[in-house]
Order: sequence, then structure tokens, then C-alpha cells
Amino acid sequence: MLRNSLIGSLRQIKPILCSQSLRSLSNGANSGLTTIEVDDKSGIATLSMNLPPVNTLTLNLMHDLIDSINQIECNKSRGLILTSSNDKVFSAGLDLKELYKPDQERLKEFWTIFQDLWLALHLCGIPTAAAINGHAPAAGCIMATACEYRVMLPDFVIGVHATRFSFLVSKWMMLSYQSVLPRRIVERALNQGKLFSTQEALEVGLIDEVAGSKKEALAQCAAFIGTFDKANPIARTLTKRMCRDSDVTELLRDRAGDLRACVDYINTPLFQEGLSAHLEGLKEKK
Ligand SMILES: CCCCCCCC/C=C\C/C=C/C(=O)SCCNC(=O)CCNC(=O)[C@H](O)C(C)(C)COP(=O)(O)OP(=O)(O)OC[C@H]1O[C@@H](n2cnc3c(N)ncnc32)[C@H](O)[C@@H]1OP(=O)(O)O
Repeated sequence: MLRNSLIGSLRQIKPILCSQSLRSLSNGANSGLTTIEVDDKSGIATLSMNLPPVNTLTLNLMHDLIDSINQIECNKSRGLILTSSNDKVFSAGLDLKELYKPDQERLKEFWTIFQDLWLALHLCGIPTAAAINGHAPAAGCIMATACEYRVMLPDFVIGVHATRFSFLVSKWMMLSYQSVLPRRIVERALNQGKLFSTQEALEVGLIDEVAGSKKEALAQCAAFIGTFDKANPIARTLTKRMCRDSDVTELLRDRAGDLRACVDYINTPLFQEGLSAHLEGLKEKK
């Protein structure tokens, strides 16, 4: 909804066509892999990913996330906090099984919805924060960096470790990382395939705060969202979009080209062999 109107004109404010009332958030036609809770006092919506065991970004979870983000925006919540119902994993990133020997049409659909999810989070008109209450590797980290603020619990890891198993990332994913971290740190971390511990992530600025518990993390995210109380919401939204314009345009100017490059790369023996070894490694861990 909002995202689609932005594709036409990034600088325009979407007319609010949504008619649901603030407290009547339901998960409508989605698969129920996300839940939305709106705090009565603050009006802030907490969006939880709920796909056991590790919130892998499957087609259905990504669909539900986009649907939920749209609902939260349409219901004029004051802000959105993204978190997980799992107490060890925020999100394990893209569902690796979708990338292994993929059906070509399904792979195109999968990558397109991943692009859509990134756009939905990146362009969300209301303030966004991530309460990272577990590990956040790869696309889990990219989702967190698409939010405006990150609070993380101790003893977990976050980062884009794609090169460890011969994956590349698209430029828009790198830009998302780079919107939070200095370029030299991103270059090094991406090339190393580095996963940062919570403490390291705080030190480099990948996260903004550490919290002692999920409850505290949610409270810290809510406090961040409260810092915009004096800003006019429309001016804030326009300013956010202006700040993010170049990163978003990088994807929008050639979405089809990005899709082609990704599909081509995923089909290479280099990628498939690296992925196969990675999947074996995950099995052998047990
Ligand atoms: C020119 C441009 C080219 C661009 C080309 C683009 C190509 C795409 C490439 C890049 C983008 C990639 C983005 C990604 O997000 S890829 C996903 C990367 N994620 C990971 O590697 C995470 C792997 N998982 C883990 O490290 C751990 O699971 C954990 C730390 C998240 C949690 O550990 P733990 O609690 O111990 O759980 P388990 O490891 O036991 O896992 C439980 C269960 O879940 C399975 N699983 C875990 N992660 C994934 C996953 N990402 N996809 C699918 N399945 C996953 C795991 O195998 C276990 O399964 P089980 O044995 O059947 O129980």
C-alpha cells in the first residue's frame, strides 16, 4: 500500500485510505506467522515474528511481515517495534532451503518478496525500531538495519556472514548495512563474513543500545519512538524518505536487473556448493 504509492513518487505523502480503527488490528488474510500488539497507552505497535524454530524468512513469513507493516501504518500507530517470539533467535535470515536447487519461478517470487519486505521496512512512514532478542544473522541483520533504531540483548550475534559460504549480497543490502555503519567497517565486515557479538555491535554502532531483557529492550525502543513526539508526523515521514531516497532508488531503478543477477548467481555451482556445505554444517552441529 504505502510502499506501492512511494514507488510512483518517493516524496509524496500517501493519502490515508485505511479505515480500520487503531485497536482493531487483526492478521486478516495472512498465515498467522506474525502477531501485532498495540500498547493502549503509547499507541506503539509491537510486531513479532513467530515462525519456529528460528524465524527463517520463508515466502509466508515475508508475506505476513509486509501485510503487518501495512496494517500498522494504516492504523496510524505511533511507531513500530520489530521483534521475535523466540527467545534465542530474532531471525535466521532467508530460508536457505528456498535457495538450494530452487524451482526457478518460485525463486523469482522469493527474491521479489524479499525486495518488497526491505522496501516496506525501509519506507515505513512511522518510526521503527528493532528489539533484537536473539541471533540476527544475514537477512535478520538486514531487516534490523532497515529500522531506525536497534536494541539488542547480550550474548547473541548479528551481521552479514554471506562470504563464509560463497554468497554475495545485492548492492541495496550493502547500502542498508552502510546506512548504519561506516563504509570501511562494512567493507571489512562483509569481506570477512563477520558476525558481531552484542558488545562488538554496540562498539561499532551496529546497534544503539544493549538491554538486560526483552521487556527492557521493548521499553528502550518505545523511548526512542517517543523522541519524535515534537516532530510533525508528515514532516518527519517526508524527511525520513528524503534521507533514505538514494538507497531506495538504488533498488527501485532496476528491480528486474537485481532479480536477474540474484537468480543467475544463486544458480551457479559456486553458490550451490557453498550452500550445500553450509546446510550440512547446520545439520552436523547437532
Ligand atoms: C550480483 C548480486 C548477487 C546477489 C546474490 C544473492 C544471493 C543470496 C545471498 C545472500 C543473501 C543471503 C541472505 C540470507 O539471509 S541467507 C541465510 C543465512 N543465515 C544463516 O546462515 C543462519 C543459519 N542458522 C544459524 O546459524 C543458526 O540456526 C542460528 C544461530 C540462527 C540458531 O541456532 P540454533 O538455535 O542452535 O538453531 P539450529 O541451528 O539448530 O536451527 C534449527 C533448525 O533450523 C534450521 N535453520 C537454521 N537457519 C536456517 C536458515 N537460514 N534456513 C533454513 N533452515 C535454517 C536448522 O538447519 C535446523 O533445522 P533442523 O536440523 O531440521 O532442526
